[in-house]
Amino acid sequence: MTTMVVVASKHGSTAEIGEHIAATLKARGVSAHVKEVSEAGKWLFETDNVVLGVPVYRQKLWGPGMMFLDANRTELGGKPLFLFASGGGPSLAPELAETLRSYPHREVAYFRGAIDAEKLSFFEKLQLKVVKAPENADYRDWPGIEDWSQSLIAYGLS
Ligand SMILES: Cc1cc2nc3c(=O)[nH]c(=O)nc-3n(C[C@H](O)[C@H](O)[C@H](O)COP(=O)(O)O)c2cc1C
Repeated sequence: MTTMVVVASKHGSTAEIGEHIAATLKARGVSAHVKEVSEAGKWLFETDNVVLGVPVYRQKLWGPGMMFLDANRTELGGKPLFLFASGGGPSLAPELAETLRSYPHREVAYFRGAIDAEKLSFFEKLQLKVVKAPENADYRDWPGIEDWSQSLIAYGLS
C-alpha cells in the first residue's frame, strides 16, 4: 500500500509540511512519498491514498492545487483523500474550508505556513505590505503536523 503526499507549493513551505507528513508516516511504517502537483502522472492511478496540501494566497486556495483536485476528481474520489491547507492566518476562512470539504475527503486540516522574504517577488511584498503582514515568518506547528499525520494511520494506511 502506498500513500502519496501531493503538494502545491509556490514558495516551498507547504512542500516542507508535506515532507514532514511523509517522514512522520514513514517512521511509522507507512510507504509514503512526496510529489508536486506539477508531477501528475500514472502514480496517481497506482497509489492507494492521497494527502494533498494547498496554500492560501490572497484569500484563495492556490490555483495549481485546486486545478489538480478538479482535473483528478474522479480518480481521487475512488481512494482515501486527506486534504490540508496552509496559510499565514491563525485559521482557515470558513468558505475555503467549505470549498475543500466539497471534494471527496476523509479529513480537512489547516496548518499555519511560513513566509520567506528572499523568495517573494516585488508585487508579493507589496501585497503583504498592504495587509500589514510580515515578509518573514515561520508559524509551522511541527508537533501539530506530526499529530495529524499519525492520526491518518487510524484510516488503515500501512
Ligand atoms: C503574496 C502573499 C499573499 C498571501 N495571502 C494569504 C492569505 O490571503 N491568507 C493566508 O492565510 N495566508 C496568505 N499568505 C501566506 C501563505 O499562505 C503562506 O506563506 C504559505 O505557507 C505559503 O505556502 P508556500 O510557501 O508553499 O507557497 C500569503 C503569502 C504571500 C506571499
